[in-house]
This record gives sequence, structure tokens and C-alpha cells, in this order.
Amino acid sequence: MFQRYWQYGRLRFISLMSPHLQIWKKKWQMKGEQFGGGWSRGRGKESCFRCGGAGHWASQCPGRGNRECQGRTAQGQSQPEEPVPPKGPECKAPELPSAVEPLYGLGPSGQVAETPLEVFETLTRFGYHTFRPGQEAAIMRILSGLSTLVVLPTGMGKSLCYQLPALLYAQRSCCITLVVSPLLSLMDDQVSGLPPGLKAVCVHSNMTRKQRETVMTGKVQVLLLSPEAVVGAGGFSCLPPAARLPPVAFACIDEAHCLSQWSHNFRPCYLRLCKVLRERLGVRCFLGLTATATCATARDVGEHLGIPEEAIFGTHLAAIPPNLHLSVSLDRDKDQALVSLLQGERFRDLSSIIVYCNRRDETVRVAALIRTCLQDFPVPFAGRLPEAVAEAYHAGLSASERRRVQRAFMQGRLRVVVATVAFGMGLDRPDVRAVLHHGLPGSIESYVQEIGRAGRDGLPAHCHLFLQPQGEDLRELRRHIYADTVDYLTLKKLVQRLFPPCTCSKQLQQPQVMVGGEGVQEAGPQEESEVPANVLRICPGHERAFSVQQMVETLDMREEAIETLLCYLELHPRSWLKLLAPIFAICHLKCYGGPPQLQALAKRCPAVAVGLAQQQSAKDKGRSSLDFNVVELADSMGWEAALVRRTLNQLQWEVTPGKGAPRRTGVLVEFRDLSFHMRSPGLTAFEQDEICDFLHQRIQAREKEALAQLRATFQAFQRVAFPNCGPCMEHVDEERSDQLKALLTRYFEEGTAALFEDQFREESEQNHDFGQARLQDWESSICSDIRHLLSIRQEEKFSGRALARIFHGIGSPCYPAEVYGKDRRFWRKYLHVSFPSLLRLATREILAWK
Ligand SMILES: Nc1ncnc2c1ncn2[C@@H]1O[C@H](COP(=O)(O)OP(=O)(O)OP(=O)(O)O)[C@@H](O)[C@H]1O
Repeated sequence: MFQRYWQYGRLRFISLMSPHLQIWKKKWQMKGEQFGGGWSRGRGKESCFRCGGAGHWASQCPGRGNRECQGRTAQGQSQPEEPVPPKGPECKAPELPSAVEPLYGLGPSGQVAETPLEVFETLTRFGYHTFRPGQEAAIMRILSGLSTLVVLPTGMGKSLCYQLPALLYAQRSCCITLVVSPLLSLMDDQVSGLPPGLKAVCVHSNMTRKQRETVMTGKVQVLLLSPEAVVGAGGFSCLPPAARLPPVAFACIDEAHCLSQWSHNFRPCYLRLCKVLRERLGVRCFLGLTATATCATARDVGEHLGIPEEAIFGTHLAAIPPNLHLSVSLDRDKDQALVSLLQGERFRDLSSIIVYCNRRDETVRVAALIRTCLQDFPVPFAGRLPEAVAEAYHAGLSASERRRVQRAFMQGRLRVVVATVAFGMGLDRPDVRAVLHHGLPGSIESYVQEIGRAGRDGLPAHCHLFLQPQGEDLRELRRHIYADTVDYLTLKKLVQRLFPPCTCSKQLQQPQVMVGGEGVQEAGPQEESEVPANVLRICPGHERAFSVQQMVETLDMREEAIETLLCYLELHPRSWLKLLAPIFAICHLKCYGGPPQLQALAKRCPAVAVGLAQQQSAKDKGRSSLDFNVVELADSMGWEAALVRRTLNQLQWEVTPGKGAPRRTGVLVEFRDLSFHMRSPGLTAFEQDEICDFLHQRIQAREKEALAQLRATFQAFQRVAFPNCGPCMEHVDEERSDQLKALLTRYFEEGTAALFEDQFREESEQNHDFGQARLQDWESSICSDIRHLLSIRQEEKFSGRALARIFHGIGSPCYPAEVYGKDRRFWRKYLHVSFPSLLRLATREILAWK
């Protein structure tokens, strides 16, 4: 396909070449060095297609390692070629800033030095007399250039672990410390809470370029960034180029558990964070900070940071503070139980309460319920009655509404916030007196983090969790797990787009397969059966861009879910692709001078010529505008997309020597359509299947693990639960509270498997779909509803998964909750039937329907 495009484009292009073009070629030969590549090289008949030199063919070009050369190997080469040596083209990495040497050397056996006096002096300068547990060891490791992970409970002084080394490094040489933080509010807190002598700025994507440049001009020791700003997600990289930054002493990753646990489909940029920091900024030393990590999570994060287990410091949040009193009850009517509990002696007089719910609409309903039932029992705060009893808070509210609710709660004007998990991260109110869970939390980590928002002042605080005895909560939470799983067919569609076969294969004698220009891989036994032993795949990778919107619609997957899969492929040992910064890939070129202007442009600008040539409708001589994918076009020409974009942009201006400022040419060039941007090789169908299998297995494993963990969480709470909330209304049972605390502690130390394995295995064998109805009882009704839905929505091409999602009330980009949720005949109707069963039935019915 590409070959055909290229040949067609090339023919058209040659036919459009004119004397002007010859002049243009000469000019570009001169500019070649400045712009890097393009047509700057001589292309005599016997010259190398890549470097223009004589005496060798492109395949033996000594400059094959050069980036500009790579695109040309891709396709459409009309020159005859010799077999290619097995060594692949190497990407010339951008120059990294020089590394910052550690402040202190290591001892002969690699041990960290004794803490020197200047460290203690700096501690005193910061206003502290002694180190808290874990601080000194972590600080000394960072000052010795060793990556470290610190796991300490909230409020134990993790920030000092980056603040003190940042200051000492900056005092010795001109360098900077990067702090990556997940929330803007957390960054602001960090900046305002810095000790004397340390200056920091935040750089985030909400800032204009000018603001970013302004803050960068001030001399600072610490730069705070969001992970998206580092990785360049959403098309806006805020990270200044390495050349414009001072060398990085070390990178601190706050809330480092995000690297492991939350990254899947939540913030995929966390998956790539360390890689980007290493590759783009040459970071060698990492400091991870977290308050929420089991031993297993800590080990996993450690792997991302490249640190051994012995470099993990602190306690693993094993201890739930003694001032928290915990209880759990099994209640059929959770609403009634909640109201009774709030009216009981234990909670009646508490002035600041957070109630966590699993669904947004539930927060609104429960807030209304509390308002109605508790309006006659106002509780004063600081001698004043609160203005409001209860308000809802969730991510679906406007930012100003969320701010209003949070501020009212912080100032004591609101007694109860009924919220989803969106509330609380970075919440800085020490006197929250109670945290209630109106349903099973998503994980034990979430539970511990959420109850940890109560009683930070050390005074007694109460936490209660309502469970539904039949595991109805499990259904709700399982929905979130199924929301992000993907069919094999969808994966195949994705993989086919990412790695379309290309023409870069060469017949050679070596039994090696090289993919993506990332290195040479020995062909495995499977590959040998499919790819002849003497075939060398010499595809250096093609630059590609896929519209985010289009991908989301075609695959019916959220953008984050697609991005996560792309990250998996990049991080695979075989580096299947290399992600590049997102790009606006569709070029809209409009000539206000009409068709003659466009034709004239085509004669002097090869990108426009090829763009015209590649479009059938270009035959239409009357056109004055052109839309094309600039990355695709650049790849077909063997150019870098950045160069083509620059060339196109320049068409808008003309500079006449001696005539002052540049003038507009009447050409408008706009770039639209935010796109995933990457370099990926062309692969055979067999290799594509291999990738599909890898992704599918990974997704399946994740789904299985998430389901097992959910089930284990339910069982853990069930074990310490009272049969109803009655015994928890007047006072807390300290024995059960301690039992639950011990359970949580064991979980953080030993992980899910060690804690629940035997009982879990036994019970799951007996009752696989706990909390779900038997399929047989509902099968005929489900089938009839599926057929009904298919008949009234004949225009839709439903997949089995899409139908199962509708019956479980899971929205997706093509079947959004806002539209499908309105039809109560189907939406969430079979939440009580297991998702895999619904999926099977729906697929069967769709096939029968067709
Ligand atoms: N060595 C120390 N001696 C005394 N106080 C300290 C010491 N280190 C930190 N602190 C104080 O402990 C408090 C909490 O510190 P910090 O905010 O760094 O905690 P944290 O662990 O980062 O908490 P969070 O998880 O909420 O971000 C601060 O008021 C800080 O001044």
C-alpha cells in the first residue's frame, strides 16, 4: 500500500518538477545542514540514496546510524540495493546534560559514608534537631547518588528526604532537583511549605508558555512537575528541553505507588515516567516517596526506579494510628443503617465527617438523605453552627463547585461531605473526626488511605464501613474492572494499525530478526517456523500518527486505556514501538490565492507536491486547500515529520531581504487532530499475532488479579463485621477494631496471597461468582432483551462486550452512559448476572442475529 502511494506520489512529484524546483533544490542543499536532512544531499545517479555520497549503496551507507537516514530506509526506494549487513540503524540520542556527580563517595565495599557535619547543619538550618526514622539513611543514599524508595506514613516527614539533598547539591554546583507530583494542589502545598533557603517553582500544563518561561528564569533548586508534564501527555510537554535545564541532581517521585498500582488505565504516563526521565534528562538517581505501599508494591516500584530491596526505607504503613477506632457491619439497608449510626451516640456530636460512596449518583442521593434526616440535629463547630449539613462531591461536578464544597468543609461550614474517591488526596484538615464507607472500598490500600484522613491531629476519630451481606457491593466494583478489559478482536485491530506490514525486509543469511531499530533479536524457535532463517527484517521503524479521537471511536476504548497498551508495547523487552510526543497530525493548508497558488506551492515545496499527488481528488485542478496526515506523508517521503511541519509552516511567510519584517503569503497552515505519535516497524501477520497474544495475556492476568483482590478485600472485612450496625452505634468494640488493624497490617506486610489464600481458594471454588445470580434463572430473559436491543438499534454494530457493558451499566466511548443510561429497559438491568456470562450470551445472540 505504502509502496503504491510512494510510487504514485513520486511520479506525480517528478512530473511537477520545474526549473523553480531545481533552484529550490539548490537552496535546500545549502540549507540542508541547518534543517537536518531532507534534500540537502547530492543525489547523483550513482550516489547513495541516503547520504548522497559515491561509491556505495544506501544499504551500506556509513551514515545509516544517522536519524535523518532512517526514514529513507523505510519504503519506496527505487534504487537497487545490496544485502544489508545485520547491524541496524541506531537512533542518535539527543545529547544529555552532563551527569551530576554524587556529593559523597561510597566506601570500599559500596557502603554509604558516615553522615557528615554539613548534613546535620543543614538539618538545623531547616529548623529540626534530629532526623526522624528513615530520613537520615534515605538522605545519605541520595547524596551518595543511590536511588532510594522511602515508605513512611503520612506526616512522618518524607519531604525532608528530597529538600535537604536538593539544597546541598545546589550549593555545590549549578543543578536542579525535579519533583514529580500527581496533583496541582499537592505541588502548591510543597512550594508553600519549603524550608528556608530552598526555592521551588511548579510547571504544569495549565500554564501558558510565557508563564512557564518566566518561572524558569528565576534561580530555583527544585522544579515541581506533574507526570503528564514530564511525559508530554495530551500534546503539551511542559518539560523544557534538556539543553535549557541545569543538570538534574536527582528526580523525586512523590506518591511513588502510582508507578505500580494506579498506572493501569488511570495515568498511563506513570508507566513511562522513569524511562522518559532517564532518556530525556539523563536522570540517574531517583527518590520515590510513598505512604501507601504493601511490600509487593514497594518491590514493584523499586523495580521501576531500578533499586534493590535493601534500598527501600521506612515502615510499610503497617501501623494504623491508635487514635482511629474502626468498625464494620453487614447491613441489608445501608441507607437506614447510615442514618441510625449518625444519630447514635458514637457519631452524633462529631463535627467533621467524610462519607465515601462508590458511585457519583450515590453521593448525591446519600447527601440528600443525610440533609433530610439530620437537619434537626445541628452540630456546632468552633462555637458556630455549620451552614450546611451535607453536600456531595465527585469528579463530575464543575471545578468551582468542587472548590466550593471543599472550602466549606475545610472551614467548618459544612459538616458532612459525601464523596467518591475524588475527594481527599492532599486534604489538609487535621481534625476530620469520622470517615464512613457506604460500601466496600476498591482495595485495602484505598481503605487505609481514606481512613487515614481522619484524626491526623492525634485525637480520637471513628471509622465505620457498611458491607452488604450478599456481596452486592462486589458487583458495583467488578464493573470498574470489566470497564477496562479489551477483546482479542479489538487488540487485533489496534495492532494491525500500529504495525502494518512494510517493504523493509531483506533476504540475508543471518538467522536474526531485527525489529524497531532497537536492537538485534535472535529469532526464537516459533519465529523460525514462520520467518525463514535467512530473513533479516531491517525495518528501522516508521514514524506514524493516529488520531486519538478516531482510535477511541474505532476501538471503543478510552484514550488512557489505549495509551496504556502503547506503553506496554514500548516497555516490552523487545521494545515493539517507541512513543513520541503527541502531535497535531492533520495539516490543513489553504491558499487564499486560489488554485494557482496551490499549484505554485506544489512546484516549490515537495511536501505539498506529494500531499497533492497522494490525494485522488488532487486531479481536481480547482482546489485551493489540502488536508493530509503530515506524519504519514513525511514517512512516505523518507523525511522527519518535524522537518515537514517546519517547512509547511514556513510557507505562510516570506522574507524579502532589505524589506524588513516577514510578510504573509496568503497561505494558511493549520495543524489539527491530536494524535498518538510513535515510531513502529512493519510486522508480519505472525508477529502481529504474537503481540496480540502478549497484550491479551497481560490484560487477562490483570483482570484476574483485580477480581481476586476485590474478593479478598470483601472477605477480610466480612471476617470482622458485626451482623448489623447496632453494636457500633454507641461505642466501638476495641477488640474487633484491633483485629481489623492487625489484618490490615498483615496485608501490608504479606500481601493478598499470604493473607487470604487458603480460605479464598476454598470459597472461590465453591462459589465462583459470589454475589451474582445463577445464569440459568435469567438466560431466556437476557436473550430476549438482547434481541430486543438489537432490533431497535439496528444501525449499531454491537459487539458482545458492548452489549454486556450496557447490561452492566458500563459506559464506553461509543456507547456512553449519557445516551444508553437513559434507556432503563437495558441499562444496568443484569448487574446481578456475571459479566463473562453476559458476554458469552451476547456474542452468541449477535451471531445468531446476523
Ligand atoms: N526531622 C524532623 N523533625 C521534626 N519535624 C519534622 C522532621 N521532618 C519533618 N518534620 C515535620 O513533619 C511534618 C510533616 O512533614 P511532611 O509534610 O514532609 O510529611 P509527609 O510524610 O511528606 O506527609 P504527606 O504524606 O502528608 O505528604 C512537617 O510539619 C515537617 O515540618
